[in-house]
Amino acid sequence: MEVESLAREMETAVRVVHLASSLCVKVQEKLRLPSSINGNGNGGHVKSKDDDSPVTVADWGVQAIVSWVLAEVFGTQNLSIVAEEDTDSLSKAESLALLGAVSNAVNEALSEATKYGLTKPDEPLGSDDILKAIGRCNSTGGPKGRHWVLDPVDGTLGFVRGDQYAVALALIEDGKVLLGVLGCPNYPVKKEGLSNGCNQSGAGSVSKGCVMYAKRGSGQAWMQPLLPNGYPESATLLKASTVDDPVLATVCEPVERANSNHLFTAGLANSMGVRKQPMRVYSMVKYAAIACGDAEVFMKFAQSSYKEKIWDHAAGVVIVEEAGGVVTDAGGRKLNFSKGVYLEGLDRGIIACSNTVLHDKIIGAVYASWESSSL
Ligand SMILES: Nc1ncnc2c1ncn2[C@@H]1O[C@H](COP(=O)(O)OS(=O)(=O)O)[C@@H](OP(=O)(O)O)[C@H]1O
Ligand SMILES: [Mg+2]
Ligand SMILES: [Mg+2]
Ligand SMILES: [Mg+2]
Repeated sequence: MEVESLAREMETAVRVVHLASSLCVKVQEKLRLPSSINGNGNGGHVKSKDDDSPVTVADWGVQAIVSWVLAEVFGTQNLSIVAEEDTDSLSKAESLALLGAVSNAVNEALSEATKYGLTKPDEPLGSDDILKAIGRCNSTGGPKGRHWVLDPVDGTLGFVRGDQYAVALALIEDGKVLLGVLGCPNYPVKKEGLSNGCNQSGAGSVSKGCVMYAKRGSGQAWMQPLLPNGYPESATLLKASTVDDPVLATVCEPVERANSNHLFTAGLANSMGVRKQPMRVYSMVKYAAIACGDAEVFMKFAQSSYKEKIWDHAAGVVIVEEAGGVVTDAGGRKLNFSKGVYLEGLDRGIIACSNTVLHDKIIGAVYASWESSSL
């Protein structure tokens, strides 16, 4: 597959992530209103899934929008979308209000589609259209063919807490991630950085929100500002940090102890001479921080019974790699996106680094620390 032939896929993916991010911004604002404190006021709605993780109007709304736009642009015939959410709880009789809130959020966002260079529906989508769009994303991926991979809201916990989260869309073909797009609506972006790369030093005002994207093999990763009202004119090249001394490195990791072993990563960082406190941040924003030079390392060591899903990593991996970084499991092997929904065969954990020198040091430190750890 030639990289050039992905122009339409990339353009559609970037534009729909902008549109989807605008939906998230609005829903998160509603959630933060005092009357939404129980999660149900003003159309915010937070539900618990079977594993007790949260899901919101934004998760379903983004999945519906991305699915609807991809179907409009590429047709439904060979469209394969692997995504996190399903319609099980949304289609229950008692979920009418919830479905109505999703419907409102989706139609409000889609009414602005032309501002993002996308086609809007002739008339507002009905509940059935929305359930169909969400339900269509039930592919399980695999080793052959093209599959879109979507995490509509990654870091939903961060999202409901008014903190960081990401909209993550990737395209894999024959098990390889061809392109990735990350919408990071709350990510702080240095303004001077937007013209010269966001790792530029010096004090300056900070604006909020960006979309990052990269195409496999291009050697380039890009960032656009997230504008409140439409598609931006400009994009800036991203460059991962060249810092290879652990003493100077910023290490990021998941916020929740349940999602990554903080004790192990603290011991590992200590053994390498890392001095800075870990940057704990929700979602794939951790990959974004590496890609734009705000951090050097992202480590995640989940419990051994937990299987990582492809939508939690695909977009972030290609963006970090094209920005100059490297992502592997703790054994130093590339992540395998060809086995379906899960990253099968993952060796212990995930290590994303801004450069190979630092990455080699961390892999070495994992080997040294593992035996003495309690994992
Ligand atoms: N037990 C366990 N261990 C490891 N990972 C898990 C686990 N449970 C869930 N998940 C997945 O973690 C995704 C959120 O990752 P984060 O890095 O944002 O974690 S944290 O909230 O900052 O702790 C989260 O993504 P979202 O559901 O999209 O938010 C999950 O896919
Ligand atoms: Mg996720
Ligand atoms: Mg999610
Ligand atoms: Mg989730």
